[in-house]
Amino acid sequence: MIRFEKVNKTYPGQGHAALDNLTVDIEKGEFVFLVGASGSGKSTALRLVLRETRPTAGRVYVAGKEINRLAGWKVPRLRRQIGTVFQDFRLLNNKTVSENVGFALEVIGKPRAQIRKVVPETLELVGLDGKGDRMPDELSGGEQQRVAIARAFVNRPMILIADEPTGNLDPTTSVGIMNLLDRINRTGTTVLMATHDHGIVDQMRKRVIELEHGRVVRDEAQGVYGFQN
Ligand SMILES: Nc1ncnc2c1ncn2[C@@H]1O[C@H](COP(=O)(O)OP(=O)(O)OP(=O)(O)O)[C@@H](O)[C@H]1O
Repeated sequence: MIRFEKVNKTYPGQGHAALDNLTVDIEKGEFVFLVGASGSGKSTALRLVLRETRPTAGRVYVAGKEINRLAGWKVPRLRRQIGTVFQDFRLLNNKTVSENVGFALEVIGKPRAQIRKVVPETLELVGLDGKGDRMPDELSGGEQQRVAIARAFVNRPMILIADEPTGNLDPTTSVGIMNLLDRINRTGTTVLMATHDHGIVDQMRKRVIELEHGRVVRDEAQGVYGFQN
């Protein structure tokens, strides 16, 4: 589903590579944690999958396509197939919960009737039944992250990318969010999550890929966080 093949990424003006000869294969339906100290290249790897940045050398494949070679006009279609969740939620604060989730469908031209059906279904799935008319600032951090996950998943993407999704949440709330990501993963969505959260990684026992200076130093099937930072 996602393949990095001998990827090097060196940002302009940087003396060292952010990613250095990275080769990783992620199968459809896997749940993968990307760990490593600050600056080890996790976000760069995620941004390459979204084609928000491009490799200096090597290839990145998503669903069999080498995305560096995709025509520019096909990039939005690629991104529609990849849901994204971030530490800081990134909700539209002047829109209701339902509007935030529905907006993702509106911009890709889904019919209104379908949006009216799918949005409440997705809110129920993420545990926000009945909260569609609230504004984001009327919700707790954990609930706001659920809205962001609903928005990322409403289109049933093949991949979900999460960059520190529990970074702003307390441990108990984080467990709830992880249970939700696990549930989404069980529907067949491939999940790739960068994190500094020891507790979560140790508890989930999923595949763990550790980066150090842009290189893979560990790739374990049911790994733990495993290093101090
Ligand atoms: N836009 C950019 N321009 C120049 N250098 C960058 C840019 N983005 C990242 N870098 C550099 O690339 C390296 C990897 O950064 P990256 O953000 O991928 O690490 P990370 O593991 O996600 O870190 P963190 O855990 O702090 O988010 C770092 O040395 C960083 O300074």
